[in-house]
Amino acid sequence: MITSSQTSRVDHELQISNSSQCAIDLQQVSFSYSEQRSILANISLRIKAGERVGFIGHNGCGKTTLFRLVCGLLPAHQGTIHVFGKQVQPGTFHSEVGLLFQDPEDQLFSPSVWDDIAFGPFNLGLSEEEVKRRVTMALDLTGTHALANRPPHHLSGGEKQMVAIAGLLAMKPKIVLYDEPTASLDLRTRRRLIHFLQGSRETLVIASHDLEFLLEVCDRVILVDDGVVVADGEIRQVMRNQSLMEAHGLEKPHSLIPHPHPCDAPLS
Ligand SMILES: Nc1ncnc2c1ncn2[C@@H]1O[C@H](COP(=O)(O)OP(=O)(O)OP(=O)(O)O)[C@@H](O)[C@H]1O
Repeated sequence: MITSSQTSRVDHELQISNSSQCAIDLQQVSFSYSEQRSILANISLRIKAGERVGFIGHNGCGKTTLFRLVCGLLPAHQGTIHVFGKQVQPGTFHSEVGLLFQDPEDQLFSPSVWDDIAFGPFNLGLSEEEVKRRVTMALDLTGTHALANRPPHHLSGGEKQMVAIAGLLAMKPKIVLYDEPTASLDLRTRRRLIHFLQGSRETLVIASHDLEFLLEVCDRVILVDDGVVVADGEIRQVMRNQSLMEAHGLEKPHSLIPHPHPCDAPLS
């Protein structure tokens, strides 16, 4: 039986294969925080508009660093980065790209959730009416209406995460970089985020150690180790490769391990 989520996945894959627009283009990008240790070395990759890409690798392999480079928060020491054909200038705000920080605390600072979500659109110089429309849309999409008047610092970790996502969506970025989006979510909120991302039309890059989550949302995965891309391909094909996953400090996801049907067990 074909489910509606499988149908929308096929539609989405067709849409991507027909798209020729490049959303993110990294050519020979290198970066290090100090002379002693290189974090990213000669990374080249292209992500098409509308793709949903998982970004995986062990702790400290450079996922967040790469996100900061794409947003222009850090300067590449070598190489070029383009988003939708425009070269990323470090220190300049690029409204096409939104980054969900690993720690939502880094993103929330206003007296109320409403003000926090409105902060970005106001700074884009939008009219009061448009800001109101965007905040309402972001609250709807993330299911956070009930939190609108609460101070962000009184929220639980998962609530903060959803409000931080709402703040990002209110900016309507064409590319969204999610850094560990499920880290503090309970199962119901994680499921809501999966449904939301499955229906999303933006270009998504998601760094996560939650491989089952990535399997549900992404079509492609990029595996990084020692500052280089060691695998880039269809997500199931890459993650099914147990020796590859283990060689880079990861495990094959449980859902990709074939489980014998109980009826196949030999009769004793
Ligand atoms: N500001 C900084 N100064 C010096 N070193 C840093 C800085 N930020 C990160 N690093 C180091 O760079 C390396 C890459 O860090 P990064 O946060 O990009 O990894 P990550 O893949 O996102 O890790 P995780 O999966 O744990 O979130 C790590 O060894 C980290 O300690």
